[in-house]
Amino acid sequence: MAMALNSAQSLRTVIDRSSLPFPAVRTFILASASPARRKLLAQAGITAQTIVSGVDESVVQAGDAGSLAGILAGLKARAVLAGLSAGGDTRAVDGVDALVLGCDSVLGFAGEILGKPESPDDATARWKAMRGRSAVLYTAHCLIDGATGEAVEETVATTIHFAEPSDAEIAAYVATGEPLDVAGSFTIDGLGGAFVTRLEGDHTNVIGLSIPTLRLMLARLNVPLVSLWSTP
Ligand SMILES: Nc1nc2c(ncn2[C@H]2C[C@H](O)[C@@H](COP(=O)(O)OP(=O)(O)OP(=O)(O)O)O2)c(=O)[nH]1
Repeated sequence: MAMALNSAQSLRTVIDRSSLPFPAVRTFILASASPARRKLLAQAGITAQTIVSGVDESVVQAGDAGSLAGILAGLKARAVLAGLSAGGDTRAVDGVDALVLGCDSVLGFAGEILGKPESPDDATARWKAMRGRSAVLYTAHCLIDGATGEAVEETVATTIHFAEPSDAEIAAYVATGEPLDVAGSFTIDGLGGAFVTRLEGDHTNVIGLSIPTLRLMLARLNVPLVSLWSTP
């Protein structure tokens, strides 16, 4: 018999989870201070606990943007897991070993590796160089199963095509402060979206965490993404 869904209920809340062939919901830890990543996980149905890794990104070097992001994502995830282990127990509050995800995003543009801008002047100079051109945003992901120590790593690239904002538009955008806190000095889901004409690839990857890729990484750890959907 089909159950009538009232407007407040989503399909998920009426499914009896015990009837699903999924393992118990695992605790999911996001090893990132990024509010954008946390929001992406929430929108994907995953209620993550946040533990900021504290990794000093400035001391890490690499030959290209994708490699740098990969090294940093791994350092962040492993630093958080080590912290949990150091506490004597990788179990999170519900007594189940946690899944830990570290991410890092950098922009590859004209042969340069660009993270967050150093200053408003840096953000301005970057925009004047990027406008009318394209760049590649790399987000690396390192997902570790705290129960087994098994790690899965993936780096995803999305090409961004920029519009041609005027000097006045760039000045107004930098003055908002938004470009100062994000890799590449732009967002696609905030004010910066006005200056991005086209993307080639996964848009969540640009924001900071590729949700379709996370689903495939979880599957490699035998954790169906849908098993993490939190019921309200
Ligand atoms: N909302 C939004 N945020 C973006 C976008 N592009 C990049 N970001 C943010 C996501 C990350 O918070 C930040 C990239 O810097 P990182 O990968 O180093 O992460 P963050 O320093 O924020 O935190 P973490 O190092 O992981 O603790 O830029 C975008 O299009 N939209």
